[in-house]
Amino acid sequence: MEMVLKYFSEFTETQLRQIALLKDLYTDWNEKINVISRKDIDSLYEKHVLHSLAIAAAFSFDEGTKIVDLGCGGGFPGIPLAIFFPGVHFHMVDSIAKKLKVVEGVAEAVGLTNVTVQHSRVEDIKDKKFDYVVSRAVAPLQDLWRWGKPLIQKTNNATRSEDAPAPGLICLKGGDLAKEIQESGTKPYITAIKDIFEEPFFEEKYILYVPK
Ligand SMILES: C[S@@+](CC[C@H](N)C(=O)[O-])C[C@H]1O[C@@H](n2cnc3c(N)ncnc32)[C@H](O)[C@@H]1O
Repeated sequence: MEMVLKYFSEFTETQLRQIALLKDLYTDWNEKINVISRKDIDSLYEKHVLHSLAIAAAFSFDEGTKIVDLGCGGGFPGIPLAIFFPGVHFHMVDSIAKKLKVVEGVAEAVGLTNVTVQHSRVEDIKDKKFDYVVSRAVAPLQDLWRWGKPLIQKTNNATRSEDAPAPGLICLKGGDLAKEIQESGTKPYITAIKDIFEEPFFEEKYILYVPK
């Protein structure tokens, strides 16, 4: 928890309470439904919460924005981002129903009203559009872009604040990405998370942003 507060200092009382609750909630849920590697639960705030919030450190979203988290698993990056951006809606999608029980359980317990869930393969969603797609550890960039691009709606640039990025895909990835980027046929903007957070865990971690 301190690690999160080291980088983000403007949380409200509600947000602080919500973040503090995550440890016990994920510890309990993870015993019933495995959504986080057991050895990682002690580093929940670094490897999952802070990692997810790298997106909040790099991007700002307007109130009322709609975001879909593709392959959200137990809720990353969407749950920490939904706490950070209470005025933004997060639609959490996963093909494994039981993982969404964890997302719903955590969202309800911390009192998030800006989170919905959908049990589906992302490529089967045909009836919804979003401003942004976020994703972590789900599929190669080529697949994320193929699935995500049709879900991103065109928005009026004039109504978007200057700080908000153009609609697009924002994903968290690690390691050597050269081949994956080349195969994707996209030209993502890349942010090295080690330039945001100093912990060694973020050494080879990146945020990739592909505007539509
Ligand atoms: C390694 S887990 C990552 C979960 C979460 N994003 C995280 O970082 O903790 C990958 C997740 O993507 C989901 N997934 C993979 N392909 C999918 C698809 N085509 N549609 C929906 N979910 C998918 C899996 O069910 C799994 O929960």
